[in-house]
Parts: sequence; structure tokens; C-alpha cells
Amino acid sequence: MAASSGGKKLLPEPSKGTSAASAHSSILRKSSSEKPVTEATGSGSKSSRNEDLHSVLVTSVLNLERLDLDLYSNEHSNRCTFTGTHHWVPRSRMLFGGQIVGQALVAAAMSVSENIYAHSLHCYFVRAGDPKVPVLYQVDRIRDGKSFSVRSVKAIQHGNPILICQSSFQRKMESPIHHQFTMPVVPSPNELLTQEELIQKYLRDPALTEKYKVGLTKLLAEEVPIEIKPINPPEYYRRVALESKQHFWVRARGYIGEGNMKLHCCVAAYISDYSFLRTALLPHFQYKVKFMASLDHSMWFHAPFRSDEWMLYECESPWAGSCRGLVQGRLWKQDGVLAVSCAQEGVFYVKPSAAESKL
Ligand SMILES: CC(=O)CC(=O)SCCNC(=O)CCNC(=O)[C@H](O)C(C)(C)COP(=O)(O)OP(=O)(O)OC[C@H]1O[C@@H](n2cnc3c(N)ncnc32)[C@H](O)[C@@H]1OP(=O)(O)O
Repeated sequence: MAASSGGKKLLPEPSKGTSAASAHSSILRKSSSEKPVTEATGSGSKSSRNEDLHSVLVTSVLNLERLDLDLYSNEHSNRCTFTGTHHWVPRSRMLFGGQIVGQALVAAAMSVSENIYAHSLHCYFVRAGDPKVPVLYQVDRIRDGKSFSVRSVKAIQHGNPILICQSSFQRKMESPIHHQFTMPVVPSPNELLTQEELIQKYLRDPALTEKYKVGLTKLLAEEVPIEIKPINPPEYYRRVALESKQHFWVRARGYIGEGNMKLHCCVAAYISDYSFLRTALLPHFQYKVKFMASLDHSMWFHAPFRSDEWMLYECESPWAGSCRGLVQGRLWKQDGVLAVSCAQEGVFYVKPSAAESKL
């Protein structure tokens, strides 16, 4: 059964004979502003990989199973893909960090009341996740104050923590003190190609070497439940030192709807770890990564947003050294509101790369 907190379902409980998706759309339809999901939403870039219109992030990846009070598992709620337990696993064969953070936030959110919302989280990835087994999420209710509630979640596999995540939730509060940076000026999403369309463009280059054709084809086949439109993507074959900054539009693949902010924060947690750490590698094209992993991940949620609508991810890496790199990111809504800030440090072990061209 899908998890719920104090009667409110963060995610729908699929009743007998209905898939989570249809149970989810019936819950969506009940909320006033939701239209029935009958047509593909968003730009025409929806790829055929969307088996249904609802985002697999909501119907599957973030739909945890409640085993007991404050104890959840992702075992039965993820559709069988690579190993039957996790929807998408990066080629590093470590569980995707964003998946573990997103699922940990779902577990924490199940233990707080309806009228308080996630405003920050801080995690350490302490062991690599094993893609062959499910993950247990154990929630510790640290404190419930008048305005703030704090939770600590341990993601556990083989009896050991793989992630420790502290998150804090706040009751809605107004304040006369408010400011934000100004959103960067960039091309809008409908002026840009998706990552898939860019890869198909590179693959049409007759001069591309077979090795890179194989790598790009593998990338194209991955079922990443996130849509991305890079801004000023470096020519795939150019080997030059780039500034440690990148911008791309990003959103969950599929439809989520207004839903509730807790759900969109969990989806944003998943999304925020994708293609984030590589920002620190952009200036260092002359090195090849032997091992790379996120060490920690922090997020601050500033304003309501929709994780299934395009948001601009502004990423920069101010520092790298001692086999580590720091990246910082801001997720902007298309109307210029700063919705989320993120930060993460990662570990890199590299070796000089052969100077072969991709052409
Ligand atoms: C980039 C992404 O893909 C984003 C992600 O989602 S990554 C997924 C989320 N992050 C994680 O899963 C990280 C989880 N944490 C960990 O695995 C561990 O805490 C840690 C690896 C970061 C540090 O642990 P540690 O015990 O100090 O490991 P460490 O000594 O660094 O060695 C780890 C591996 O790095 C490699 N390594 C270590 N030193 C190296 C060196 N000098 N040169 C090359 N490789 C080296 C080795 O493969 C080593 O594994 P083995 O010893 O088993 O061969």
C-alpha cells in the first residue's frame, strides 16, 4: 500500500485493479484546478518513452510502500526495469543519488502534518547504493515545534546506512523581508533542442568515431525520467577548457499536475542531482574520470513551483581540489521566481585522458 501521513496521501494508494497512475489521476482530478489527463502535456517534445502520461517519478519511483510507522521501502513501488527494483540506474552502477534523496524526503514528508512544507534538506551519501536490492527508509521524528518540524531519515541497504538525510519543514509564514537575485537571461525552452534531439544531431555527423557513436546511442537508450534542454551545449567533439558553469532547462518527464508541494519538492530532489556534479569537470577536459560520486547534497526550497514544468537550472562550480569539487545550483521558474537552491560536493579520481578526437 502506498504511504500516507495522518490520513493525507502524499501519493495515491492504488485501489484493487487500478494502476497507481489511474488512482493518481483520480486524486488529481479531485483537486479543483486539475484537468483530466487526456492529452500529452507540455511541448510536443514528449518522447514515445512515456508509457503513460503520468510521470513515472510519481507513479513509481517516489511511490514508497509503508512497512510500519516511519518505515518505508521502495521494493514494490518501482516498476521492473534494470534490476526490477530501481527505475533508472546510472552507468556507474551506484544507485542514483537523486533517487535516494527524493525517496528519503518522501519518507520524511509522510511523518509531518499536511500544513507544513519542506524548506531545506542536508544529506550525506555514506555508502554506494546497491541497484540489485531495494532500499529501506527509517524516519526519526527529531522535533515538532510551533512553526518548524525536523526529521532525520536513514536510507538502509544490507543493514547499513547508504544515506543520512536531515530535513526541515515549516508552517506557511508571511514576512515583509523578501529579496532574490535576478534570473539569468537565456533562450526559452521552446527555442532549444532536448538532450535526445542534440544526441540525434551528433549521431548524424558522419565524421563521428564509432566509439562515440556507441556511447551516445547508449545514452539515448537510458530511461532517465527527466527532460533536459541544454543552453549553449559545448560541441560534443570539442575538447576545450570550459568555464565551470552550465545552464539547462529541466523538468520531470510526464505529467504531475498541481498536486501538492511536498510531492514537487521530492521530484525536484530527484531532478537536482542529475548532471549537477559534472559542472566541476567542465574546465578539466584533459582528464578522464576513473571514479566520481556525490559526497553530500543540500537543498533549500524558497517558493512554490511545478517540477513537471520547465525550470532553469543555473549550475556553477566555484572550487575544486583535493579530489573534491563543489557545485552550487539555482532552479528558476520561467516567471523569474527563484524556486530552489542546491549545493553538493563530490569526489573525483581522474587520470590524464588520451587526446583522441571524437571525430
Ligand atoms: C556523479 C553521480 O553519478 C552522482 C551520483 O548519483 S553518485 C551516487 C551518490 N553517491 C554515492 O553513492 C557515494 C556513496 N559514498 C561512498 O561510496 C563512499 O563514502 C566514498 C567512496 C565516497 C568514500 O568512501 P571511502 O571508503 O573513503 O572510499 P575510497 O577510499 O575513496 O575508495 C572508493 C573507491 O574510489 C576508488 N578510488 C579510491 N582512491 C582512488 C584513487 N586514488 N584513484 C582511483 N580510484 C580511487 C576505488 O574504486 C575505491 O573503491 P575500492 O576501494 O572498493 O576499489
